[in-house]
Amino acid sequence: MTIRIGILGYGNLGKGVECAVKHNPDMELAAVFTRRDPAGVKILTPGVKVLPVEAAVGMKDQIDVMILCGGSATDLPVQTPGFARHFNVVDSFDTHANIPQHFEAVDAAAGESGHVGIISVGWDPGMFSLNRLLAGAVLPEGRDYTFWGKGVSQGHSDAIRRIPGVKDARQYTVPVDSALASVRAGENPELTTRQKHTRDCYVVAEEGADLKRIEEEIVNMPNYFADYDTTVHFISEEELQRDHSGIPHGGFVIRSGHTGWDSEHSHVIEYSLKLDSNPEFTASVIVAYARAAYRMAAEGQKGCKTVFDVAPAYLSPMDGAELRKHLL
Ligand SMILES: NC(=O)C1=CN([C@@H]2O[C@H](COP(=O)(O)OP(=O)(O)OC[C@H]3O[C@@H](n4cnc5c(N)ncnc54)[C@H](OP(=O)(O)O)[C@@H]3O)[C@@H](O)[C@H]2O)C=CC1
Ligand SMILES: N[C@@H](C[C@H]1CC(C(=O)O)=NO1)C(=O)O
Repeated sequence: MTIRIGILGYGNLGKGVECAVKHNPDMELAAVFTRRDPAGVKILTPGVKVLPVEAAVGMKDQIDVMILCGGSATDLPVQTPGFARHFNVVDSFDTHANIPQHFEAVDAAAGESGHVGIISVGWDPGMFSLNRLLAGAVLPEGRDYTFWGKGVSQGHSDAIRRIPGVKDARQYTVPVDSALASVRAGENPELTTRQKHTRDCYVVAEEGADLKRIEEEIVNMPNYFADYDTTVHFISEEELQRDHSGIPHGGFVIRSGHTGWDSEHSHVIEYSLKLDSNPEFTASVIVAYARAAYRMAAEGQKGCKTVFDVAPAYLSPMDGAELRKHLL
């Protein structure tokens, strides 16, 4: 059975999903939907239509899973619950503080419509979340740390682009060397958010925009920048394209813990990612969870799920018998 995928929102992540579908033989791209004029949105998959977002519901019988590729700052809080009323959906919602309320909104919509909505899929939240859960369950007596970068956070870059007067932006997340060194030395330090990372923003402003206002909106932005030491550089469009065109990223989750009657034995669990393309990797994770959403819905499941609720077997294109050959 071929899983028919819809893409809603065609930015970095939407382009990544288009590419990821191509790498999954059990899937096909049914359509791409955009809020912009479709004539101005060029995709790479021959024979697939780009349609206005208003046309999506009319195609609900032709799409098994709609993948929502909008921005977490302002798009997904509206789009994911809205489209969960009509489709099985997957999103990458990553405004960490607001995930519980996003879950509730999607659960109400998907539960009522009988669809599956898997939210906050990607690498953080997503793969890193799973690894923090597993490490914490296995080593209850311990402490874990998450470090990102140096790399381009799509969520933070998107949040800056939503500020009036901003034409384009890239945000680099930079781990603080001394914090990294202390964790790696096994010192188990207590670190605040501000002590772990700094944020470096490169912004192309619209002609005549109030740069001071833009800088203040960035550095004071709750959930994204307010808890970090943040630097803002205003540059030209040419400089951005020349010096900041890539979207690499990565990071790691590390947990050190103890076992033994006197906690005499130490253990370290580490999971790391090195990503040439943050959007393409994130899209690859999302597409695997689209397979899970399709299968879970086919079993009659409904409502909102996170990566914690999805058994790993749902992600694989292999069936149970084939999968069991790969336990080792
Ligand atoms: N969980 C995780 O690990 C990760 C999560 N993410 C999340 O993915 C979200 C999307 O990131 P990303 O794809 O980089 O964001 P983009 O800014 O590239 O795209 C967001 C939306 O903006 C619109 N858009 C795109 N390009 C343009 C343009 N040139 N002019 C006007 N509108 C445009 C598109 O909607 P439309 O086509 O309708 O106009 C698109 O869906 C992030 O906000 C982040 O939260 C990202 C990486 C990892
Ligand atoms: N959600 C992030 C993925 C990781 C990277 C990150 C950060 O640099 O702050 N936090 O989580 C993204 O949008 O790229």
